[in-house]
Amino acid sequence: MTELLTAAQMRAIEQAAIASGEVTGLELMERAGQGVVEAIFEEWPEYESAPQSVAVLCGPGNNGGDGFVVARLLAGKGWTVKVFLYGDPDKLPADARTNYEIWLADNQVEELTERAFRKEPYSLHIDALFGTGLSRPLEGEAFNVASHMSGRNGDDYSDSVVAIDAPSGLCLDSGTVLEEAPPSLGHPIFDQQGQEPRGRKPFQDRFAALTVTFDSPKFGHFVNEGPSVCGQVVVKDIGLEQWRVLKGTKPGTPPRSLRLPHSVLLGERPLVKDRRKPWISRFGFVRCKKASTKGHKYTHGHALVLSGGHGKTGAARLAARGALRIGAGLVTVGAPRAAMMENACQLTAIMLRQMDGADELRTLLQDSRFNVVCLGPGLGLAADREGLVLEVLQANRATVLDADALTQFEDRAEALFEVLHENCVLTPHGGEFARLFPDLAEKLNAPATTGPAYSKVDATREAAKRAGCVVLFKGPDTVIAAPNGLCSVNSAHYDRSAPWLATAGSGDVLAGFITGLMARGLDPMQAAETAAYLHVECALDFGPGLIAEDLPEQIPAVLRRLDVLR
Ligand SMILES: NC(=O)C1=CN([C@@H]2O[C@H](COP(=O)(O)OP(=O)(O)OC[C@H]3O[C@@H](n4cnc5c(N)ncnc54)[C@H](OP(=O)(O)O)[C@@H]3O)[C@@H](O)[C@H]2O)[C@@H](O)CC1
Ligand SMILES: Nc1ncnc2c1ncn2[C@@H]1O[C@H](COP(=O)(O)OP(=O)(O)O)[C@@H](O)[C@H]1O
Ligand SMILES: [K+]
Repeated sequence: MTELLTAAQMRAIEQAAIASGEVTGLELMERAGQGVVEAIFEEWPEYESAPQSVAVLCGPGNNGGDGFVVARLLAGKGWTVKVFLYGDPDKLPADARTNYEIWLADNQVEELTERAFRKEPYSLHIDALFGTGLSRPLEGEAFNVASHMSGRNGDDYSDSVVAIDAPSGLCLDSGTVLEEAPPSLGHPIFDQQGQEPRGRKPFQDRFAALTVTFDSPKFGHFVNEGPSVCGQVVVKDIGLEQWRVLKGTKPGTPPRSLRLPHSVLLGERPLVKDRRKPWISRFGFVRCKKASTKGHKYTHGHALVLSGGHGKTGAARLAARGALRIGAGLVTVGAPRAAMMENACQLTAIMLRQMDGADELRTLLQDSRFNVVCLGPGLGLAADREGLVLEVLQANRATVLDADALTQFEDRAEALFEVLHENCVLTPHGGEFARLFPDLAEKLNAPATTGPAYSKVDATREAAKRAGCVVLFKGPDTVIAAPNGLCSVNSAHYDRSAPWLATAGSGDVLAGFITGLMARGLDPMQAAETAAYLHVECALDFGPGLIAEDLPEQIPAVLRRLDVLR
C-alpha cells in the first residue's frame, strides 16, 4: 500500500530534508525535473530518438521552477522548447528563479497569454503552472490557457499535456478543481433547480495525459475529480524517503502538528507481515506458507444478516452470500415470518431463522455464537425497524449498518450516534452520508473556491469521529476512516477502474464482505479496508457485465490469485 500525503505534509517533508543540510531545494527541483523527463520517455518511448516540440508553461512558484528544469533537460536532448511564464519573474522563489536565469542565459521566455500560446502547435505541453501551492482558482491568462487546452475552443490537448504534480487548478488535498466564487454568492444560495450556483472552472474533465508527482501520491490524485483530470499518475522518487512523515523520529522529522494519522491508498499488493493475524493484517494480505488445519466453522464466526419483509429479501441474501463466501464459518438470515418462504426457496448453505421484531431478535442474540450482525440492506423504513437497529447495537456485537439502517435515522442521527460503539462499521453511499451528516455533506458539496478545499477524506474522518466508529463512504473513491483518524482510500480509478461495479446490490455484497471478515475476527477498520479492496478486485476479475450476484462467486478466484489462504 502507498502512503497518501496532503500538500502540507509534502511541504513539511521537503522543508525537513532541506533543513537537515543533506539536500538543497535546488537539488530537489533538479530531481523533480529529471523525474518528469524520465516519465515522458517512459510514456512516449518513441520520442527518445525523435526530438519533438514542446511548450512549457511555468507558473510563479516552484512548480514553475520544475518547468524550467524540464525545459532545459529537453532542450539538451535536441527538443525545440518554447517557455511561457505566468507571473512576475522578479517574484519567483529563489530556486525557481535560479532555474529561470539558467534558462534565460541561452534562451527566451515569453509571457503566457492564450494568444501567444496558440500561435504554434507543439507535440507536448508541460503544465508547470501550479502544484501543491495552489491557493485559489485559476484566473486571467492561466485560466484562459488551461481552458483552451482542455478543449474550450474545440481543440482537445488532453493527449499531449504532462502535468507536473497536478493539472493546474486541481487542489491536491481534495481532488477538487477550484472554481471562482459563484456569481450569486451573497444572494440566494440555491438556484431555481435547487442547485448551488457554480463558478467557472478551467476544466471539468480529462485534462492531462500524464501527471507526474514526487515522492508520494497526494489525496487529490485519487478522490473526487482528481482521477478524471490527471490522466494517469506516475510517482517519481526524489530521495525524500528518510524524511517522510510518520517514519519515526529521524532528525528533521516534521513537527508533530503536521503529522496526520496514517493515510494509505489501498490497491497494491500489500506487504507487511503480522504474525498475530496470519490471514490478513492491517496492512493487507499476508502470504501464508501453510494453511492452518486447526479451525472449524465456529472458529470462523457466525454472522447474522437481517432480511427485509416479503418482496424485499434479495439485498439481505446478497449480503449473506458475500459474508459466507469471504469466510464466515456460518451465516444465518433472520427473516420476518412473511418473508420466510421467499428466503427458504433461495437459501441452501445459509441458514434461516424466523425473527419477528425486536423481542425475538433479542432472544436470538442470546446465542453468543452470533458474533457479528449486518442490517440495513432491504430492511425497510417502517417504524419498528429502528427498534431492530437499537436492539442489535445494545447487544454489543460487531455490527455492520448499511442502507435503510442508516436512512432510518435521517434527521435524528444523534439518536444513532449515542448507541453506536467502536465495533461498528457504517457503509453509507453519498445520499446516506448526507442523511446522517448533513452539515459535512453540505461542506463537501459547496463550491470549492480556496485551497486546500474540504475533501471526502476530511468529511469521512469527521464522520467517523462523530459516530465513534468506522465509516466507509462509498463511491469509485471509497474512503474509510476510523475515529482515531486512520484513513484509507480504496480507489477504483486508473488501472483499477471498474465502473461496472455501480450495479444494483453491489453495496449489499460489500456490507456482507465486511460482515464476513468481522466474523473471522478482523477489527472494523481491517475488515472495511479489506472488504473494499476485495470488492473491487472481484469486479476487475469478472469484468463488464457483472451483476451483484457475481461478486461473492468471484471471491474464491480472487483469494486464490492473491494467495490468501482461508
Ligand atoms: N514539495 C517538494 O518536495 C518539492 C516540490 N517541488 C515543486 O514545487 C511545487 C510547489 O511549489 P510552491 O509551493 O512554490 O507552489 P506552486 O504550486 O508553484 O504555486 C505557488 C505560487 O502560486 C501562487 N498562486 C497559487 N494559486 C494561484 C492562482 N490561482 N493564481 C495565481 N497565483 C497563484 C502562490 O501565490 P500566493 O498563494 O502566495 O498568493 C505562489 O506564488 C510542487 O508542486 C512541485 O512541483 C519540486 O520542485 C521539488 C520537491
Ligand atoms: N464508478 C464506480 N466505480 C467503482 N465502484 C463503484 C462506482 N460507483 C459505485 N461503486 C461502488 O458500488 C457500490 C454501490 O453501492 P450502493 O450505492 O450501496 O448500491 P446498492 O444499494 O445498489 O448496493 C459501492 O461499493 C461503491 O463503492
Ligand atoms: K502543474
